[in-house]
Amino acid sequence: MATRVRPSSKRCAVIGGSGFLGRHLVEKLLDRGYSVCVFDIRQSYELPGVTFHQGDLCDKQALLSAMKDVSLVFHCASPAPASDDRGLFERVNIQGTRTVIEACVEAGVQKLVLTSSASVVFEGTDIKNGREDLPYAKKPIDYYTETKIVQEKLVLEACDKEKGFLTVAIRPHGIFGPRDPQLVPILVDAARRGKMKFIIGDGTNLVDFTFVENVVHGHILAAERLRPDSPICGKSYHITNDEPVRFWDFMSEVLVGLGYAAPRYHLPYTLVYGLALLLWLLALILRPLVSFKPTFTPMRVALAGTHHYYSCDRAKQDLGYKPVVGLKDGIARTVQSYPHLRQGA
Ligand SMILES: NC(=O)C1=CN([C@@H]2O[C@H](COP(=O)(O)OP(=O)(O)OC[C@H]3O[C@@H](n4cnc5c(N)ncnc54)[C@H](OP(=O)(O)O)[C@@H]3O)[C@@H](O)[C@H]2O)C=CC1
Ligand SMILES: CC(C)CCC[C@@H](C)[C@H]1CC[C@H]2C3=C(CC[C@]12C)[C@@]1(C)CCC(=O)C[C@@H]1CC3
Repeated sequence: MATRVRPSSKRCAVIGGSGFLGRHLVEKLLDRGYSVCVFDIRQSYELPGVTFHQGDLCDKQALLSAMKDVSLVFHCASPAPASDDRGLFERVNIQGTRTVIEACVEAGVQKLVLTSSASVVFEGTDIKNGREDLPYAKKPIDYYTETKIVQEKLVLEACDKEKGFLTVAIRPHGIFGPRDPQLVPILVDAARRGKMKFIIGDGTNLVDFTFVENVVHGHILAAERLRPDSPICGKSYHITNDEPVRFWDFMSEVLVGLGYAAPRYHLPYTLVYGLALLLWLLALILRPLVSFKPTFTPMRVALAGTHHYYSCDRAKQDLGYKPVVGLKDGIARTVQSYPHLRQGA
């Protein structure tokens, strides 16, 4: 009788592996002796030991060919939050994730690790030391968050020990590090346009920022501990630097490190939030005629003016998680990696 060959536990696929987090994850997986298949809508680099499959994750046949002989899949693809495109978020994060799950099951993949987000519980008001049992946001602050919630539910509900298909979700917050296309570039762009003179609110709000290598570490721990008898099956885990910092101190340290002035003048939170909401509505109404993207979106203002930091206790207990790079070191390495974004460059 022909027996089905079990895929090697060291062969994995990274959906979204050309992106910021995905590429760091791929590099660490290679270091740890995995062979990696990247599935992404674009190919952004080449590395020995990595095979690339270019395609859309909504295309099941394309996914299936990337999942041949793969036992472990990381799903860290998403449209950028800044795109603010509801249709795109629904197609990729919801329909696409359904397709990813179907393809995994059909291909005989045993483990699926999703990159979710701590923002699935964020409604624009303070969260202090939030644990994973906080309810999902009832009024998500944007389409990105709305679809990340559905995505996480889909993946966790798909966990089925009987079928041998195990899932887990990692919820990072405010990822930063070399090659990040969002946080530092958006911040520097705002500074260059003279928009980073102001602190929104009193500037004392604490937030989690997470160095990318810590996020990668959390993903790999989760993948390697995901077994039918482990307590992590079908659960979500906050992964942060476990060092909440004042939002505006973090921004100032990055700005000053790159040669820009730190923000100094205070503006009331409600005023800026109201203006951001108005601008967002205006951009929506005028979209058929003119296209403009405000720097201060309601989401960014809420993130900049409220407390939102999360407990990693569950990850420490179940995954043995401990950040591998401290915040200060992470900021220094990040600043150093952006010579082209320095003042005057
Ligand atoms: N950055 C952060 O602070 C946080 C991020 N996350 C989550 O982490 C994950 C990774 O984020 P990050 O690395 O920052 O994002 P990136 O945009 O750098 O990476 C995502 C990758 O997915 C690709 N992609 C998008 N749509 C598709 C598609 N339909 N099919 C295949 N590939 C696609 C992107 O291509 P393209 O660039 O062409 O769109 C990109 O290469 C995401 O799930 C995000 O929600 C969670 C918390 C915080
Ligand atoms: C213009 C300034 C007020 C802010 C500049 C920095 C921001 C671009 C970033 C500060 C916090 C970041 C953040 C995310 C994106 C970039 C920031 C808004 C996420 C929305 C990315 C996706 C997530 O899942 C949650 C993140 C929270 C923090």
